[in-house]
Amino acid sequence: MAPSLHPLIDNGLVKGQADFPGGKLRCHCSSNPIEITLGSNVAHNHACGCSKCWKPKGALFSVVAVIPKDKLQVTANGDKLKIVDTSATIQRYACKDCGVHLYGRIEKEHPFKGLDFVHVELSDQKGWQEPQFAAFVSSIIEQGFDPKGMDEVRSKLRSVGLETYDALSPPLMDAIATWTAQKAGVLPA
Ligand SMILES: N[C@@H](CCC(=O)N[C@@H](CSCO)C(=O)NCC(=O)O)C(=O)O
Ligand SMILES: [Zn+2]
Ligand SMILES: [Zn+2]
Repeated sequence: MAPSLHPLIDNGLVKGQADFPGGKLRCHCSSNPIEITLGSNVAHNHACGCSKCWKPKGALFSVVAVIPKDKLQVTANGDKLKIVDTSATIQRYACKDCGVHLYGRIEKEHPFKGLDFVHVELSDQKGWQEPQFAAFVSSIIEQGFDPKGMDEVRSKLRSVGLETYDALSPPLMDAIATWTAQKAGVLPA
């Protein structure tokens, strides 16, 4: 049986609504779940194969998107949040009881500072932007996936309409490179 890429991908993508106003995300705790309220839809939603993004049990990929940090509020049980790895660029806040990551925030100087990283599958509402591409696909090998299975994984991703990359998508990589060039003074700010 083919491995599960992610529950939001395995059976084809469900398109989101352009005018979706946002909603609530909750961790997996059956009592006192942490609740996050998002004040808009998300952007740049993508499958991510990296080792740091939270994945549901049995999935090879995470599905992770961004939202401006001023659109995100912790609205219940925030005392259960703890930072997974304080040395990472993205400070991922996880539930210390169930392990789910509620949001990731960048505090250091970075082109994506001001954007928070979130997982829309933690919401029971429909209409969130669907995944747009697959990032860090080769990184699943670093977590023990057999490299011989990569053609099948990339074919499956493409069959549901997700282009596959081994970094972020070209527009996001271009945005990072532009920021870096401006910092270095080799492009006008
Ligand atoms: N091969 C590494 C890649 C990790 C990585 O660079 N991940 C990206 C994408 S996360 C969401 O798109 C990243 O920006 N990481 C910064 C951070 O995680 O703090 C691996 O698999 O670990
Ligand atoms: Zn929890
Ligand atoms: Zn990732």
